[in-house]
Amino acid sequence: MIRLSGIRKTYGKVTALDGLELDVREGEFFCLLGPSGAGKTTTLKTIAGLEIPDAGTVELDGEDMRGVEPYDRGVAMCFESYALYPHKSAYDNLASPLRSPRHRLPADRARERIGEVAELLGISALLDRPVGRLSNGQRQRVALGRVLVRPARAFLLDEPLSHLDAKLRQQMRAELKAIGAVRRTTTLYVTHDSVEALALGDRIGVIRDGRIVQTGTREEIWYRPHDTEVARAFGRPRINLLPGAIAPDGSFRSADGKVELPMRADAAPGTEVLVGVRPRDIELNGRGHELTGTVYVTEVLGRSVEVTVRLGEQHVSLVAPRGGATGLRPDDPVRLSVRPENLLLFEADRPERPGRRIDHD
Ligand SMILES: Nc1ncnc2c1ncn2[C@@H]1O[C@H](COP(=O)(O)OP(=O)(O)OP(=O)(O)O)[C@@H](O)[C@H]1O
Repeated sequence: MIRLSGIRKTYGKVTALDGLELDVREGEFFCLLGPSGAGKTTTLKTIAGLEIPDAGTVELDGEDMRGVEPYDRGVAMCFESYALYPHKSAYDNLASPLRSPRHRLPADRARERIGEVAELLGISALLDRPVGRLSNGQRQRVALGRVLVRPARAFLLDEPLSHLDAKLRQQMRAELKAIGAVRRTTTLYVTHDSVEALALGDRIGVIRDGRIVQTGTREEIWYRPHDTEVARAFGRPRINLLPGAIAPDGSFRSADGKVELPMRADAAPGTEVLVGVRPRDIELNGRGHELTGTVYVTEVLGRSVEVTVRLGEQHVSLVAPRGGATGLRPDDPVRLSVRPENLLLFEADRPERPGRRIDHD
């Protein structure tokens, strides 16, 4: 269990963490997702004891870590910029954590454990090679192996798959998840890739400007995003956000008056809002609210097609199965439909903060 409360950390004038609150449950695989500079690495370093916060507390398994040295915290951390011994073999790099007095294992147990981890990471055939002669992706796997090889109270992983190509990333994602499931060690996994967070996280924490904006399961984050920025962070193509206002009867009316969506918004008439709908939730000629527009552009994405449609002055994109969208040409009239349960409503974005989600029926 990892608990951070009210963590503040500044570097000169830069506030890296600004009252961060985080709870990672025992045995959980928790993904911390955020853009560059949001404070992800600083969060991990604070847990590991490599940075001392200006304020706030770090607890591991209910124990306050104030004054506890990194080595005594029992967490294993893998940095994005990994420190390996380039002249030593991959095997020796994996074995070195097991030679430290704290984690020393009998030689045959160590060999067994290294074998297991190497197999999981697909590096068994590389164990005799010096790390300096491995590819970036192979080195990254050795670095990850060094973390996983020793028993720890928690694993802290900082973008551990960032140097791998797309195919290997996908394969390793599945393996990492299997490792978590098998070993049940609390894991805090940092990434700026929302696909990775959705694929791996039992829960996801979205971090921005040194604070956690939202914590939830992938369903909670996807269906009830806290604000427009969280909604934009998940899903490609991105969520459509149409500007408009709440009409006197609580329905949505777009700014150009061309789109009306019946709903009962939990907001005063006249409130400026954005209505959100994900491209995969818009159908061509389906059931639900109907919208008419004209085709702007189409782009084939493998087995599906992304169709961008002009609706009044706005564009919306939708993803349709290839069969249903072949033959569409620019300027063709199209009828779209959206199910009311797939509509999200947000306050309009403001310069000081992204629009928050508003409930509606
Ligand atoms: N040692 C340091 N000295 C000065 N500023 C720092 C230091 N470490 C981090 N910062 C600043 O603190 C903020 C948060 O940095 P952090 O590395 O935690 O972000 P991040 O979310 O991990 O980003 P990235 O994905 O780019 O690694 C940034 O503005 C960064 O420039």
